[in-house]
Amino acid sequence: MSLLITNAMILTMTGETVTPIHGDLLIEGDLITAVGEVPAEKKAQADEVIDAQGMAALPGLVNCHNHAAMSILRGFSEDLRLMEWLSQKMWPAEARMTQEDVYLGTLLAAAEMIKSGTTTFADMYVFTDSVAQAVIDSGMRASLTRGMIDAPDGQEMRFAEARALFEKWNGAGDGRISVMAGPHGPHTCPPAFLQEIFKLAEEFNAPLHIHLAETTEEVEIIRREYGLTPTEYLKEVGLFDHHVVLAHSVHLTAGDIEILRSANLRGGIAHNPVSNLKLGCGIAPVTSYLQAGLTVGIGTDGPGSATTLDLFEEIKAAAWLQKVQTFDPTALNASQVLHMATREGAKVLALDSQIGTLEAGKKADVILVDTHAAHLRPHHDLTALLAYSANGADVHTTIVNGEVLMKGRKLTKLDEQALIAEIEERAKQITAGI
Ligand SMILES: CSC[C@H]1O[C@@H](n2cnc3c(O)ncnc32)[C@H](O)[C@@H]1O
Ligand SMILES: [Zn+2]
Repeated sequence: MSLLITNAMILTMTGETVTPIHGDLLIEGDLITAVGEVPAEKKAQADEVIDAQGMAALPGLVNCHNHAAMSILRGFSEDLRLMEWLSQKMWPAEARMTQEDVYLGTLLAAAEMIKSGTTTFADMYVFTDSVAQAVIDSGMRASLTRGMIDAPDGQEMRFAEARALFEKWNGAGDGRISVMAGPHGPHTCPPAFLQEIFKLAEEFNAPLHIHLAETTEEVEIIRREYGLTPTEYLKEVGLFDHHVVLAHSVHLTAGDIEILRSANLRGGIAHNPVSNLKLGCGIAPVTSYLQAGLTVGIGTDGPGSATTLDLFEEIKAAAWLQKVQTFDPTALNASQVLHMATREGAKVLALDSQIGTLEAGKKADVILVDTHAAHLRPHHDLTALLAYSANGADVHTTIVNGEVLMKGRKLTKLDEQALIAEIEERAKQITAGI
């Protein structure tokens, strides 16, 4: 099957800065095969044509940190500190969630992500068979982890599930699913437990995904326990010898940044600006990370702490926060922040050989953003409009691996209304009395 997109304003996201080009894009099977100019005979043979007049074509957005199934808990508990929110609300509610709840919650999150232009997400959760099945059924691309928290009971079961995720799902869905090892965080993973997880990652030659220095409370817990910063602690146990996704990384010292720089860190930071704002965690020093040569992508965190899974909201928040933190409106410009949400995010997830840019040979993960609306006119600077003025509802078409998952804002594989109805019922039962 081939799909021709014509008359688009194409942002390939390949260069240092973003320079839109006007032209066509050809998808054959799951690959992009031509960008800008498409040979006339190929155009004539296309099975399907989308006229993208007035639309911007971008690589699908990459959400570098999520707990997607928590969509079922959205809005259930608000305005609490992270530790309280987790231990008194989220964890008791999660203890009631079934495999089916995780499947439905992940599907609902997938519907929201597809509708707002995200094509790939990195997830950390439990009941990972259900998460993976939802990824298969939604058509999205995902990097999955079984979140690992040290606890007295059930350790064998957790490791068995993490192993099964690798064995059963790595590469599934025509390569749409990749798997990482997922230690939850420095304060929930003591050294011996982390070492066991590293062994698993090494066995499958896989990256790791972990929360890091999200709150000052976490920094204080690790200082009391080990006399180290969370980053120093993770260095001591050997985490930075691996490709790693460091979610949050809000409270890193200059010394911590130097540790990551001198480790020639493979992977990078998953910055979650809206979750950090809402939970009152602080502002991650993204500008310093970029100056140190670190790779930074963008995530939402779970829909329990993120307000929505719309990465366009995160793109704006990321830019605003750096500008206000540094008192410098040139900090984190539109081109940089759009790169973070696409190409750089793909690097953080070790998926940059497949996705993140629009180039012949890359997997066909493409979004079309309709720029006809009043808030996206006139077109003085398309890059700035997309970074600062667009939102998820402007996404017209979402394509993953060459398959159209949304066209004209209609989902092609998921029944959004049926999902919502089912989730409403389950959400009430899960949260009753907590
Ligand atoms: C064991 S699976 C992952 C685990 O993480 C919890 N979680 C959700 N949001 C956050 C956050 O912002 N920081 C740390 N942990 C978080 C989620 O509830 C799952 O239990
Ligand atoms: Zn998280």
